[in-house]
Amino acid sequence: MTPATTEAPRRNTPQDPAPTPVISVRDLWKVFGPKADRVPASEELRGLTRLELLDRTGCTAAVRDVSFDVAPGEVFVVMGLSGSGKSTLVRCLTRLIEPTAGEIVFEGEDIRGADEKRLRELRRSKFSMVFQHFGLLPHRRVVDNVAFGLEIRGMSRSERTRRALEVVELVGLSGYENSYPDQLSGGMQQRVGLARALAGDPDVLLFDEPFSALDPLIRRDMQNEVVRLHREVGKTMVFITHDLSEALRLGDRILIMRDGGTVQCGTGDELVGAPADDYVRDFVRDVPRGDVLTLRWIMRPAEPDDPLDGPELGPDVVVKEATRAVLAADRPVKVVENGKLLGIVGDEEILTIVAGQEGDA
Ligand SMILES: Nc1ncnc2c1ncn2[C@@H]1O[C@H](COP(=O)(O)OP(=O)(O)OP(=O)(O)O)[C@@H](O)[C@H]1O
Repeated sequence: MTPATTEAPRRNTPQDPAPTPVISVRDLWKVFGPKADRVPASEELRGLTRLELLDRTGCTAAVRDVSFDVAPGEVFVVMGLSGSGKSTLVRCLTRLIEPTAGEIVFEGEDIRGADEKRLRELRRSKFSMVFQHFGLLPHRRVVDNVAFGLEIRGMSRSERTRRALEVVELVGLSGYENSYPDQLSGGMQQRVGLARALAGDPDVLLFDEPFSALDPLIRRDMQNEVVRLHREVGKTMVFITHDLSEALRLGDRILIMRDGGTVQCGTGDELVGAPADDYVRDFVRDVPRGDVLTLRWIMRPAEPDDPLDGPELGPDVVVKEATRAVLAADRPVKVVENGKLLGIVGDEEILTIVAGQEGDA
């Protein structure tokens, strides 16, 4: 599918208009194995598949030649099947895993050039990580678990307790401040993990499959929680998942990885509307298209005999949200941006998408 416009489809994401990225990654490689450095340096070895490379050199290219930018306030999702390189990629960002080649710039600073002391500072104050396994200290109450990072930073007891109570409330755990982790459900423990990550007021939150151990309903709750927190605190987030619906729910943009490389990076509607290859097409096949595609994807140019006195909607309205208005109007809906008519949408365009959805179900 191509968008019904010559311009690339765009949503009003936080990177609009493009500000300086918080994180900028260029040509990043992480190769595990003997003499790993030679792999990104050799045109020939770079071109091998993961299996061929392993065969020839004994090395695994966990991340191969990945580049992307994360904008301030963006939720950037890294998605892929098990073994595609997601965790390695995200750990390379803070050099928890040492990259083999490439560039990582964080707020203008070359991360690969940072010494150990600077890295510790950055990890303590600028980044926070939330893992699948919460890593809570069992003998500490919720409030003390949340305050733990602040204690390490040397914050006074009264100040860190005040801050911890603030974020405990923010993540919806008021009333449980004095509980111990084993008195809490999995979802609540993950809220403590979230609160702990937020306590230090980092610039970037990194999530490594934080909800994959939770049952589906709690998982959905936690996803909503992340959306709400993001709205309230506006932090830049990098979120790893292997679950497409989670990626679509949370991500402003999604990077799809396969065998260490990038298959496609784009907004949810770009992945669903214009999958880069069969791999992505397969991934998004069951996504209800009306939930993701926007009017920009389904509008058609106005013909001379089309009535142009119908209602107006913006191009970034999701089809599902426009369905009622389009079907109720006895004139095609005009898709208008900044006063300019981009196209029109009538019952037919809407029904094609909705019917397609029913066909897929
Ligand atoms: N320390 C290591 N030594 C050798 N190979 C490794 C190492 N860590 C990861 N790998 C390999 O790198 C590849 C990517 O692993 P990674 O854990 O980043 O993938 P992932 O997408 O996060 O997978 P999962 O969803 O299962 O966590 C895999 O083939 C893995 O076996």
